[in-house]
Amino acid sequence: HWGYGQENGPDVWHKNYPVALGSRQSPIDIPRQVSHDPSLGPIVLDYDHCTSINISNNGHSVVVYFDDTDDRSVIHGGPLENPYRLKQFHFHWGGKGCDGSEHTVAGNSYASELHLVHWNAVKYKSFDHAAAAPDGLAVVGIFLETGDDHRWLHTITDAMYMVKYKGSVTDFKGFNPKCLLPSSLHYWTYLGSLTTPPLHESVTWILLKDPIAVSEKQLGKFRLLQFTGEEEDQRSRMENNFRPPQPLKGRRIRSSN
Ligand SMILES: NS(=O)(=O)c1ccc(O)c(NC(=O)NCCCCO)c1
Ligand SMILES: [Zn+2]
Repeated sequence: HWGYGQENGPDVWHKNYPVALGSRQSPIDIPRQVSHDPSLGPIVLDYDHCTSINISNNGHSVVVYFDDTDDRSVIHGGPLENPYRLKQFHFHWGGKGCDGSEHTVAGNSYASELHLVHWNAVKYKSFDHAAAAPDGLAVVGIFLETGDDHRWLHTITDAMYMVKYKGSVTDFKGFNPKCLLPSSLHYWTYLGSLTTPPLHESVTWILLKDPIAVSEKQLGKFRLLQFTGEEEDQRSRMENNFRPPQPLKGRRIRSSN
């Protein structure tokens, strides 16, 4: 099965997922100079009535799922032609003292990257259908840099003790990811893919320019998670679960104001 190790990591994913060598793969490096598109409006995150359900360890990351049976929490505006429903959010991070973001900015990595995953329920009847369509998903990427404690992240890191092993899940109600947003919603946007297998080229990426600060202590709690299940004998700390930047292949990256 795919993973982030020497034998099953990003460099060999193309063997089972040939789209890994495709023309709109993610993540990418964001160059210093990006074309500014004045026609790009602000991104709007309507999360006031969002309903978080649970938090789980899927063997690749820690994921918080939301009730997406109606339009109670959606993102719209910016490059999007429809509203997209919030389905889940998850993180990618590095090892102790090492950066672990997926996208990079002028060659620089951040400590971690948060992905807020949304799907186009106007055009597609399920997340899985949307995930296979070129305009099916919209993922908001937020960079995490080490600094002060993040005031609200402890609710997530405290719950991680309950989902240490792959396949574990526990209730996680009443969490609104709006508390994880940086002060500015200025963004870069481009057409890309899922950054893990199946690597579907179905994502409109919206990367917020400003990072949020989290403490090294809080990040350390992410690394208490395990890639492996409780019953597996070889223990493996969940860290460095990021794909490196992929070729741009002529794609245009646009910047909001
Ligand atoms: N990193 S991402 O581009 O935001 C991203 C957003 C939504 C996704 O669904 C995936 N990938 C995924 O679900 N892969 C199935 C195996 C995991 C559970 O075993 C990646
Ligand atoms: Zn992700």
